[in-house]
Amino acid sequence: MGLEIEQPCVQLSKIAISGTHGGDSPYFAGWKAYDENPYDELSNPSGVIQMGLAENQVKIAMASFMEQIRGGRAKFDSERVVLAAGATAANELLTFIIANPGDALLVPTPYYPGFDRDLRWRTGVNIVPIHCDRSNNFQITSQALEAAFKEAEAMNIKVRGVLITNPSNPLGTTIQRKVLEEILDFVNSKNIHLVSDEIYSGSVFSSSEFISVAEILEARGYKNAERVHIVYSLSKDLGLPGFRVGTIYSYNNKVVTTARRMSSFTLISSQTQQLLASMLSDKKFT
Ligand SMILES: C[S@@+](CC[C@H](N)C(=O)[O-])C[C@H]1O[C@@H](n2cnc3c(N)ncnc32)[C@H](O)[C@@H]1O
Repeated sequence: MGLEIEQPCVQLSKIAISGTHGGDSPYFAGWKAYDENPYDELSNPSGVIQMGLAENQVKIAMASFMEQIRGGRAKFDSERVVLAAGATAANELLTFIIANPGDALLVPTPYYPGFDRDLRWRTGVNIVPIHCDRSNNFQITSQALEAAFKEAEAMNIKVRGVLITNPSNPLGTTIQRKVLEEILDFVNSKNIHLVSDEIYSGSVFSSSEFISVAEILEARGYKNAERVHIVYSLSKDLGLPGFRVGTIYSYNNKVVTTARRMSSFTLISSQTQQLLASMLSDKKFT
């Protein structure tokens, strides 16, 4: 990967670490040959050409678009971009990777009601709410995080992560820097994951109104970044829900590999990828 990040110890699900994907079977020989020796016009002209994918161009264009909508304040490495058919698929895929059936994710209230399906239904994972209220404009507090964690523990449920939506759906508010710092400190102290659903990151009046967790990680020199994953999609910011283009951006190498393998079930067609690569590279359009 272009962006090297220390990978210490946050746990992944049984699916993520199981060997049953069959990556060593001859079926994957072609993919393996490409992964080990990818063609590059200048640096590796005798490498293997992957004829089935326009994916690399889209990943590069997506990483650059994600930087652009954050006002250039955070860097994105295209090798950490995994494409999936929309944010719905991306959120479910990540849940499969970080939690086992019966485990929980802590989610601040009020949240997008679709999460009750996306995060729970097929994964068997629970949502334990982090109760937020209007007295402080629904900001997430350390006390509310701790209380949700304790509530899960009291029910004998293992907490695997916190999932925030920033900017928030349904509130339309953004999370303050200080609060993001507290959430990061919380997930570090519990050794759990943080999923930041930033599907509305480009739908703010000015890019300075929104602070991405990516900016905080960069400021922290990517310490403990391996537990953080960003979900993004073009459905809202570019008004392209029917294109089914979502992405997982993970700072965890194993999550990137597993998500890429799992994304076979929710791929974006090559034709859509081709079109997107040219749309996103057109600076007048974006
Ligand atoms: C038609 S709905 C959901 C579409 C979804 N693909 C489905 O199959 O159910 C679209 C609305 O869901 C919400 N939504 C979808 N994905 C979201 C996400 N990842 N985070 C927050 N809100 C989301 C937004 O309110 C959006 O306007």
